[in-house]
Amino acid sequence: MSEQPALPFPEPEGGPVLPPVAAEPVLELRGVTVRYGSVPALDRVSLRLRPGTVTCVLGENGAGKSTLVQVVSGVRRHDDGELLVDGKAVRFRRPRQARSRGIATIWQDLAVIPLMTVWRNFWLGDEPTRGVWPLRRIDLDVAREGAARALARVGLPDVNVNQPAAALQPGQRHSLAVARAMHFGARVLVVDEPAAPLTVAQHALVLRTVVAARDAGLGVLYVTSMPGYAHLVGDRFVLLAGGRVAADLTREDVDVDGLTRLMSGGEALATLTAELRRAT
Ligand SMILES: Nc1ncnc2c1ncn2[C@@H]1O[C@H](COP(=O)(O)OP(=O)(O)OP(=O)(O)O)[C@@H](O)[C@H]1O
Repeated sequence: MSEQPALPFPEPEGGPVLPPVAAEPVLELRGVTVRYGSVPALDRVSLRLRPGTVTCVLGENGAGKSTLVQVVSGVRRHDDGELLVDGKAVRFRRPRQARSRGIATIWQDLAVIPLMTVWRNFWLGDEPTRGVWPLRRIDLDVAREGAARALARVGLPDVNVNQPAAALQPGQRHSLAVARAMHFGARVLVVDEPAAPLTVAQHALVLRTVVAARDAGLGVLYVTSMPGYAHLVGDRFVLLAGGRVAADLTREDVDVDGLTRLMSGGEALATLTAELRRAT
């Protein structure tokens, strides 16, 4: 893993616990193609995601980012190529299959149950209990403390877990979803950046969760159209344009200005790459 830059916020509580970076990818795409009719939305896309690292997937509107998220999270099956989890080829038929392999996706339009408290939204039916049936009941103290601790772990230490989830800002809802995914054992975190404009403070919350997940040893796929934010947390940058990988770069290869320039010229770069492929 490359050296991380200074972040515009403090590290998560307790400081980073950097795991040894495993050599084997937890998630890999090999030549994945998805077609809508005859038009490929993803065209032979390959990438590798190792535990404890952040790969940012960047691209303009229509580049294929959402389709990529759908494939790795089991919403859509790929037509060609291979999707591998822990080195084994998988073909998810439904999102539950992806979740059971440890792939947690935080969707753009993520939902909470607004009138339920934050802590109940955290546990959602898996609350810790005490006593034995028929006197078994939710252990309120453990449930509240557990939710608060998990939220602090992703960089949200001061949230009142007894308030209704409706009171949470979009960035805080994102933190809640990531805290939940990490608590319940996710190994890959797929962050589909919210489409709604976020304030800098809200964006900082999203970036904190990315860093917290990375430091806990998850492989993070951070899908965004904002190179500035991506460069703050990414180890690797995969630029999609017209469904193809137009560039696959490490932090050593590109600075934030270069990444921004590449994004604006991504379509032209993809066309050029395709021409070169044809010519060889
Ligand atoms: N259901 C669909 N039917 C037909 N074409 C589709 C469908 N969904 C996406 N596409 C096309 O596939 C391509 C990739 O779309 P995709 O939504 O994955 O891109 P994106 O990078 O996520 O864009 P955005 O940021 O606007 O969501 C686009 O050309 C899009 O028009």
